[in-house]
Amino acid sequence: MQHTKKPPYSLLFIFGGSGDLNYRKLIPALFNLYVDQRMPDRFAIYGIGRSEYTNDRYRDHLLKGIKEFSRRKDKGDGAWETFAKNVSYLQFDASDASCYTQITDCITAKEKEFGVTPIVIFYLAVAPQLVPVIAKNLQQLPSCFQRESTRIVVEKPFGHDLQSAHELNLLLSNIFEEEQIYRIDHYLGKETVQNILAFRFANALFEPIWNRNYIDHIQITASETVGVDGRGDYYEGSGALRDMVQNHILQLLCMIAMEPPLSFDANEIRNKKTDVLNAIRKITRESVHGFAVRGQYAGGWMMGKQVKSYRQEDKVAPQSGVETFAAVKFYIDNWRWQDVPFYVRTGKRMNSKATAISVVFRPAPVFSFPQEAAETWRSNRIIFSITPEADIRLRFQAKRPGTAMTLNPVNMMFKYKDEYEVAEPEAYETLLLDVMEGDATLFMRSDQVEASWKVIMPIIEAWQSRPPIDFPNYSPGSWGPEDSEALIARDGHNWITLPLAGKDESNQ
Ligand SMILES: NC(=O)C1=CN([C@@H]2O[C@H](COP(=O)(O)OP(=O)(O)OC[C@H]3O[C@@H](n4cnc5c(N)ncnc54)[C@H](OP(=O)(O)O)[C@@H]3O)[C@@H](O)[C@H]2O)C=CC1
Ligand SMILES: O=C1O[C@H](COP(=O)(O)O)[C@@H](O)[C@H](O)[C@H]1O
Repeated sequence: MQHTKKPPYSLLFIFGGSGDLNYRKLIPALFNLYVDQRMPDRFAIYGIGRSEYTNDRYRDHLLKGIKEFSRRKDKGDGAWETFAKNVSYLQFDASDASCYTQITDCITAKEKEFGVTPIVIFYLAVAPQLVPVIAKNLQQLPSCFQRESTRIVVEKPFGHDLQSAHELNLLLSNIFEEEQIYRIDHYLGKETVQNILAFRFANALFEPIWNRNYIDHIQITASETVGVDGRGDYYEGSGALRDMVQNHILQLLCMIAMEPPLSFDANEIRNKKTDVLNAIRKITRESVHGFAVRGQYAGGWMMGKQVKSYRQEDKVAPQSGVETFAAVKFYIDNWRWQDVPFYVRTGKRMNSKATAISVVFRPAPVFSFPQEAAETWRSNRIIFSITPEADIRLRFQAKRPGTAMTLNPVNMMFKYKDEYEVAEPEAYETLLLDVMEGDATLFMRSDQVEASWKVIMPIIEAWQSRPPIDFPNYSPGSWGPEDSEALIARDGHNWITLPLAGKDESNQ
């Protein structure tokens, strides 16, 4: 997390080099670091996949991603060309052990060229089913055993369910030391997410009211406008629960709900988060329908464009029962949170791209204003907006100017953009630097991963045993299926509309 100097010479082997994650996030992040002079003085990046690319075609393909997704873009100043000289493509099937000599050859050549042993990073940006075979094949490479200089990064979801996550942890621990394993969850690299800890534990103001006595409920939304686009292959084996809830959303929930850490030691923070996961009330298979809602998007019109239904996407089964939307109500059984509901929801092809955590406080115990003042009366709340804007806002009641006493909710805002001149780094920039520098603070420990699988397994099992009968059940551009509104309305609440408008959200 502390980035003051350049990382050591590094080689990055990216399995999934022809995939979406590499295209949209990893290469743009590495290029941003390069432009900001944060990459090592010597480095090489190798994308690995079965698709056919020459090095030149591969670089052209990645450049399109830079133009669309990098915050540094390609300014035509030659930065891309010099960066791209360090990027190559290795075409092979990662399940074929005999192909891994290509990796050894690259390492040997670069060691000679650099004159030192570089850090070797194996980044597994592939579906979880492929991770075990890659790890076993890597085990055959002599370089894997150089404890100091070799690291493996495993993308989420880590495993496919509790059992496979457990087996994968065992397998990896037989091949690598724990400090060589980086289980990545890129939400932990986002600035606003890290700032939750600063907000809660560096201010004496909020912590005294951060509990069941003052907080009514908490909402976490991670909505996306994109569909699964070219990722049908991966998504059919995943679904929204595994893709977003098991990892990103439960991590956000942990940051909001954890007890104060005694220090910022990586293990101390992980311990406190694991305590939260272990305290989440078990949803029984029989009660899942009262706590969880699933959905799948239909085809239709969205933002002036016609879009396919999920079932019409590439590599998706025509009768697929995979959910592209999930909403769940959790409870945390401990002294701080007993009986406070945590409502979470995520989905593709929804109304807006927005990620936010809303902490909604209990209403004032007595309303001493005249009734007519109460027209826009709402509870206080604190909202951590992660996307599209990174900000934190405290919402409270104020008197509207005028002769009458009318109450009106207003915001106190902290906006990253206004406060700091420096651009916010992308999550993957922070995390990739951490891997090169060998800092695992923002990565997941094995027990954390297994604890979060335990939380969602009953939902997965219940949904598997009862195929959905109403899919597709939400229109593109909507806020998901109607049952999602009902889930929260049953408790007398409603989802806060996102993304939040600049200053005025007087309708809410
Ligand atoms: N996309 C995103 O925004 C994010 C994705 N992730 C995670 O990253 C992982 C990958 O996701 P994503 O990139 O979207 O998926 P994609 O389906 O786009 O990419 C999958 C990649 O795996 C490669 N692959 C599959 N089988 C083999 C094989 N036998 N040998 C070699 N390569 C193979 C494919 O290459 P080829 O077909 O050429 O062989 C492709 O490069 C997932 O675990 C996902 O959860 C995490 C955060 C964000
Ligand atoms: O991990 C994933 O995250 C992305 C959303 O990430 P964000 O940083 O853009 O919010 C999601 O699209 C993808 O399906 C999932 O695998």
